[in-house]
Amino acid sequence: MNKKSVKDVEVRGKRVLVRVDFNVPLNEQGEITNDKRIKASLPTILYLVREGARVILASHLGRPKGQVNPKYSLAPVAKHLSNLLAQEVVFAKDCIGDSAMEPVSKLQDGQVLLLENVRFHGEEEKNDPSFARELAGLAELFVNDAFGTAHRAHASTEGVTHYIPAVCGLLMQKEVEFMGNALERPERPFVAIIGGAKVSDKIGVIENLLEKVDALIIGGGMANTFLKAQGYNVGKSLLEEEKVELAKQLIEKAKSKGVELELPIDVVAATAFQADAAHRTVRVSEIREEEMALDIGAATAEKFEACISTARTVIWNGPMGVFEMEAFAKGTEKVAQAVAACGGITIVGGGDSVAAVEKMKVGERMTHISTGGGASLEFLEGKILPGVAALEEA
Ligand SMILES: Nc1ncnc2c1ncn2[C@@H]1O[C@H](COP(=O)(O)OP(=O)(O)O)[C@@H](O)[C@H]1O
Ligand SMILES: O=C(OP(=O)(O)O)[C@H](O)COP(=O)(O)O
Repeated sequence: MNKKSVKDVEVRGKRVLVRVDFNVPLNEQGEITNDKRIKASLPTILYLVREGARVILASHLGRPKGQVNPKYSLAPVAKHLSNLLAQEVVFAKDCIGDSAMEPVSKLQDGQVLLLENVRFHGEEEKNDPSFARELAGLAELFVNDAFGTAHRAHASTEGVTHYIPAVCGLLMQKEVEFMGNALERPERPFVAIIGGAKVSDKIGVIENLLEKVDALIIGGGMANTFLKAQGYNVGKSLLEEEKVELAKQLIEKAKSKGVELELPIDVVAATAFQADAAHRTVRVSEIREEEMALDIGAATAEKFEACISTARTVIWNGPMGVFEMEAFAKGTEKVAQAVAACGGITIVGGGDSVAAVEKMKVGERMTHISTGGGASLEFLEGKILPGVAALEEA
């Protein structure tokens, strides 16, 4: 990546505003149920602490729509981070004004402070310049480490870069390098696996990937629209009727580009969208009117596994079936195992795909698991992420 990183600038004794993505899931009691995103930001925070910077962390949590809402307070995150760092994390009750300025002015070299949720101010998502200037006014340097929010042009991701020097953090650098290298300089064969529920969500991704990959595997609910485009009856399966024409065009595009397009040849068909629904594995030509395809079948999984086993680079986004239900999790499980075993560079993005990989306990065997769902999709679509674009060139 040709952006300056936190390691390219002097940070000792400086107040450094670090945008992190601490948008973590909380339960009813306000406890953090998955701290992966917090842990992923530790390399940058620890680097700054060790280098003697005064670290001011900013993040959003949830979508409080510009209102102060205790449900979305970052206070529990400050406590958790303090445990992870084994040092005090000062919590500021607001991200601007005296409640922020005062504790920031007291920070010593190597100390860490977390500002309250930036989305408690409507100006954040509007990328309001005076709000951005106030935030920037807290610090002398800006570090963006929030890959998960890099697709948003908000005050704390883009606006602040107009007022103080702005560089990328170590997580941001890692995310962009892994995915950028895979897309631009892949070791071949390069195989992309796209699944999940909706074609419409991932059209841009498929179109962009068809320009780059050697093989494209399509599974999950979105495969039904392609099966329909191939002339099969998909019964009551999830289908985007208005995208069937587009699916036909994508099948043609794959042909003309010489990309091997792998679609299901059999599916697990059920009579209801339920964990205990009666189900059977059938060829795609045999799906009955009253059935819905909820997973890829064993023959398809085998075909997908064979394709994945040859890959030197794999990008995976979206599960192969309704993996949340045991009866329809096998396809995703087999694909996860095949990706983990392929021996190439393997990159997983997307909230549900990451959840699936964790559920299958193969996360450790992947080269890179992205912390961004929406951000990684936009990256794979070939879009410029505003939070990255705004950072200084190296
Ligand atoms: N055949 C299917 N029919 C209906 N839903 C499906 C099917 N296959 C997968 N899904 C659902 O797709 C959802 C994930 O889709 P998506 O949000 O696109 O993935 P990701 O978060 O990885 O990008 C899961 O909740 C899964 O149950
Ligand atoms: O969790 C996030 O996105 P993701 O669920 O797409 O990974 C990011 O923190 C961005 O949050 P937003 O989609 O409310 O802007």
